Amino acid sequence: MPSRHAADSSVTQCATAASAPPLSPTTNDLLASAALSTACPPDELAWRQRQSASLMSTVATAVAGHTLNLLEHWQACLVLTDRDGVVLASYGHQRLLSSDALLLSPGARWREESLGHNALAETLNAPRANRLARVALEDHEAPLLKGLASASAALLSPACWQSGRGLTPGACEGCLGLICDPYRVRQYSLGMLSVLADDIEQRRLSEHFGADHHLLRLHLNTSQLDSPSAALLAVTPSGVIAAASRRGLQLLASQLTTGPDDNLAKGTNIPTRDDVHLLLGQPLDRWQLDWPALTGNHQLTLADHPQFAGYALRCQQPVPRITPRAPAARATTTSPSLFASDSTTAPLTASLARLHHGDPGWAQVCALLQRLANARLPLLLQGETGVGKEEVVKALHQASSRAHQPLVAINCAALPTELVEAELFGYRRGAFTGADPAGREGRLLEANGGRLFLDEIGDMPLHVQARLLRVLQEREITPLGGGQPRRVDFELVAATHQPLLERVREGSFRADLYYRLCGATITLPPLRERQDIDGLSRALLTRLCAEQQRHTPSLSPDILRCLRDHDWPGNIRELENCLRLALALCDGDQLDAVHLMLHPAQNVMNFTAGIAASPALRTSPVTICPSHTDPLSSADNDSRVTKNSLDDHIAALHDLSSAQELQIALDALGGNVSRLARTLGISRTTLYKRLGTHD
Ligand SMILES: Nc1ncnc2c1ncn2[C@@H]1O[C@H](COP(=O)(O)OP(=O)(O)OP(=O)(O)O)[C@@H](O)[C@H]1O
Repeated sequence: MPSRHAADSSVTQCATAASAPPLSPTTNDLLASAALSTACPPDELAWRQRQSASLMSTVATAVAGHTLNLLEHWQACLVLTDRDGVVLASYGHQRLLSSDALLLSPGARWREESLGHNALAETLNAPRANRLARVALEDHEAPLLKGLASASAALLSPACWQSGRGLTPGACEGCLGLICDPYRVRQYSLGMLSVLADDIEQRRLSEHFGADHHLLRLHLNTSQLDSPSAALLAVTPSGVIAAASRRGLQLLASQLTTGPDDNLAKGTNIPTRDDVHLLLGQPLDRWQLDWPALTGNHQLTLADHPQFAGYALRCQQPVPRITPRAPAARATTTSPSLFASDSTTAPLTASLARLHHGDPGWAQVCALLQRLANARLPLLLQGETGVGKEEVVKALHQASSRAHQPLVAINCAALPTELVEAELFGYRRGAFTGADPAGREGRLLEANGGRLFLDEIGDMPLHVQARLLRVLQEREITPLGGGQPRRVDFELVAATHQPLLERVREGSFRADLYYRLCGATITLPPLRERQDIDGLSRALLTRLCAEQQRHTPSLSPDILRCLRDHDWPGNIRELENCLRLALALCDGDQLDAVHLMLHPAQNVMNFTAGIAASPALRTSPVTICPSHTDPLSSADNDSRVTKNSLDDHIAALHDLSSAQELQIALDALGGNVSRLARTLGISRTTLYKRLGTHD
């Protein structure tokens, strides 16, 4: 039977070496092969990660920053499992992650039947009784865990009460496990996990209730009101306690004059279901807290209160959640928790305001970017090609305090593989044959003091990922060929159109780098899901006409309807090209539907599939010509632009070998480099080279 930790009755110190039966080699072998054979198959893992997506997002936000630094310093690794003990995500020290990848990677199972005795299994068996657990190195049964200690903390969802629905007791949502060298970490591991679990549980409560409840924080120390050790209560507008964090429940229980038993009143345990009935769904005046007086105050000290004397109290009004627009078939995945803020009211700086044309989803993105502009948090932008990731980075940079420092953009897909390290990290003279004799500073160093934008990060080769990770961890760059490391300080934004988490699962993108990059992840909505196509088109048109120094024509209702109806596989880039072409075809004061040459995505696919299928066409000359049908003279054109197929506008295929013609083909595909590369059967890098763009 586990013995109780002295400082906290909910802490479990597991059996010692003396009491643990020695394992025979056969048992060890069995456990090792069990760990191998029971790892979750990819489909099941993807399903589990979807089920726990919101928990994963909260944990990733809580872990980013200080905890990651601590893990690196301790050379420890943190895993998040679901309630069945399957690892959903891991964070932390690279050495552990690579050498013990089997156990620490998403999909590994930590229940006792898979991995033998360990702290996570201990907690998951009885999450309330063993909220915190620790297992010493000698007590691990799995050979893969020999030499390492494990510690764990249960993540409990808040118990809550809802009018008409009664009480939902808090359930175990998952478990945090710390795997470490016991001589480095020792007693700190449980303290760190306990604080982190409190922090995550508080965040979960705020996410669930902050939109329509008042959030009340209580602490004896005013400066700790925002810390994980504060008691947090969610209160309905009429003053009834709807939910409480673990510490909140303990505080309520300890100050209740009648009710829960002595054990609970001491505030040492997690209240049982029966106890929680006495605490939640109760009006605050049961604790002699005058609700109307509290709501009018932002923060106060309860100096003479009979039960909470000396407590500081802060009351936060409900903050309506900015819910991303109803997801269409291809929904965006921006974490709702990131939007659960008062970002709606923050005024936008000019650079961000310029990107906003009236779409509610985009308004949320801008508001969030405004908040994060100076948050010193690595940002990961996800979104289809052409949705405006690069534009967003430029606007973010201008909105930040580093606006006058360099913004260095690197397209990871366009770097030649053999030169990528030299390009990024620089080299000393004579580092390799053909190098500049004077040596060269890398692009990363150019970003010093400013912001580094790594576009198409999903295309970064694995060996470069390892090197980049080291730079991000140590904030030092050592050029190829050796030499003095140089310190660097830059803000980091990465972007990709690829589902990066899937790449992590496949093993082609490093999990540790992924978590370094995604301090916050923002998914930009595709154009077809935006409601501001009219405003965006007008803004693009104004810009194009200014560039061409010509009068800006108006947009007829017909053309606007067509623009709204189109699917926009190439997103804003495609819209821009389409308007550019319409302008070229229009001499009057109004752009009309007849000036459009839109192509349904299906036809573009057909065209490109045709090229791919025909080896002759890959090598024979290709020219993309204007349509046979002059849109200006077509009397029966009914303005339904989707009738036009790309084939109508491509008279002959000649040669895709010249950069100019490749560019035309690329424009016809809405700038979708991946699709054109796939079509031609060449890599993106080769395509970029042939296009003549190396950055
Ligand atoms: N909000 C906006 N307002 C006006 N133009 C925009 C906006 N966002 C993007 N654009 C234009 O759309 C085009 C594509 O934008 P951008 O290059 O930022 O997309 P991207 O998502 O980075 O594409 P890729 O993934 O292919 O690199 C650019 O020409 C840009 O000027």
